[in-house]
Amino acid sequence: MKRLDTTRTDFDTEFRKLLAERDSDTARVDGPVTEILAAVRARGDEALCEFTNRFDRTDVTPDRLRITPDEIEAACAEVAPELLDSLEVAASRIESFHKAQMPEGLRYVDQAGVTLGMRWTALDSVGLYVPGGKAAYPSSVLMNAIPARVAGVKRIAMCVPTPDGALNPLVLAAARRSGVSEIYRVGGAQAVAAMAYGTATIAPVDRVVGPGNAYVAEAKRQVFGTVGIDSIAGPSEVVVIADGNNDPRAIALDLLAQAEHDPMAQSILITPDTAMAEKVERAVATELETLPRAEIARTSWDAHGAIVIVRDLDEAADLVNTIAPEHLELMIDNPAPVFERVRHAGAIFVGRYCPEAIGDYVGGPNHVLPTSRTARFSSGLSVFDFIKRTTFIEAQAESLREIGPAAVSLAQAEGLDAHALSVSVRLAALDGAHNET
Ligand SMILES: NC(=O)c1ccc[n+]([C@@H]2O[C@H](COP(=O)([O-])OP(=O)(O)OC[C@H]3O[C@@H](n4cnc5c(N)ncnc54)[C@H](O)[C@@H]3O)[C@@H](O)[C@H]2O)c1
Ligand SMILES: N[C@H](CO)Cc1c[nH]c[nH+]1
Ligand SMILES: [Zn+2]
Repeated sequence: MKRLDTTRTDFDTEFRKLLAERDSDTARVDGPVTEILAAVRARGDEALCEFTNRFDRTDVTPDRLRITPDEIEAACAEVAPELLDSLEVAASRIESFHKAQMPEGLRYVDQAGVTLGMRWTALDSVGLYVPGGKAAYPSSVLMNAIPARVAGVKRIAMCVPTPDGALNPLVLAAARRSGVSEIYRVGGAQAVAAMAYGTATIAPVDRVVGPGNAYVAEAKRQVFGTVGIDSIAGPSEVVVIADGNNDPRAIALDLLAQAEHDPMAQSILITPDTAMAEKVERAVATELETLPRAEIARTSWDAHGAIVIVRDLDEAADLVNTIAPEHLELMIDNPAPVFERVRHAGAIFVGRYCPEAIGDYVGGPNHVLPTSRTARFSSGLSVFDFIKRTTFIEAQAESLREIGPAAVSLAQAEGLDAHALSVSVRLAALDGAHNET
């Protein structure tokens, strides 16, 4: 963990180093990912099974890639009813929020009498990546699948790794709750390749979405163009802005909640209060004594964690805009001014009673969010990842007469004669018809 202080002369260098070191760690996997993608593209199911068996310690053959309806039913029957109730709380809140996002189309007639519009249509097919290497993520099934369903996508395929061959019952229950039944027991870059390029067993999709580790994130980056993707939702991150009025243990746990996801996760505390910084640092050390996933969390905290002392909260907000973190927590007395000043963050959690974990499960907004500073230009998963726009123009004779001549001039200026003529022949026909009457 790095201790930084904005009043020190070496702050800028150290701060840049903090971000760059982590970026280079996550980028290191590009070579292996390229090889995996090429192998699956060339050899289909055979390569898909080879990588799956190597990385997930399984014994999968092409005929067993797809999880059967019986396996889904049997797994769902194992889930405790109270857990199904919690799943339902999460699912219905996620569903309501995403239904509220669905946009209206656009249609109006302008002053030239031209009808202009834009309509939304759902994608035909999407591939959902649900992570599952170091932990199972039933919540990510809901976050991926519910927006796709709400948007009206017809075919939803899902890939999830099954380390050591173990199916996670709650993952399958979440899939059933979301209406997803085409599920494959594969993960990592090879799963992304299969969904993007297709294999004999897995038909290709139009867009691959969902979070995952550095291999999954890099694979999505590399298949972009062959298919659409959502954002680069890689190893988790949080920035917590905290003042002196917090329970240091609560803040420490917020930092460790992201650190426990992945050794490549990043947790940063920004505070103007030196005493709070010291208390949180001690609390992190104490919690790491007992957390079951301490090994992962400690690696993440030691390698990528930081505590930054700032002069004031304006400076904290400006640092957040440089980091553009996946998650931002505002654990401060008066969050409104910082909330307004922050422009780059995947999701913001406002107030001491709104820890990030609420957003992971039951808040309603999506927890599949951009990482590695891509929140500067991209957003979390939403219904907009499953629909697309088509614009339309409808013009009758009088409208063509009004706006057509300008098109003819511009086409001639571009040296595109067929363009110009396609308009002018119609204008001439209209003139002819007009002269005849
Ligand atoms: N940004 C978000 O919105 C968001 C949301 C949820 C989870 N996450 C992140 O998802 C990730 C889940 O990671 P995970 O590892 O538990 O599951 P995962 O499913 O993302 O990755 C597991 C797969 O990684 C591949 N893999 C592992 N080691 C490999 C190697 N050496 N070479 C090639 N491939 C290898 C394997 O194929 C394995 O099946 C975490 O980083 C977590 O922070 C992000
Ligand atoms: N914090 C993760 C997003 O980075 C999402 C998640 C799922 N389960 C728990 N957490
Ligand atoms: Zn989380």
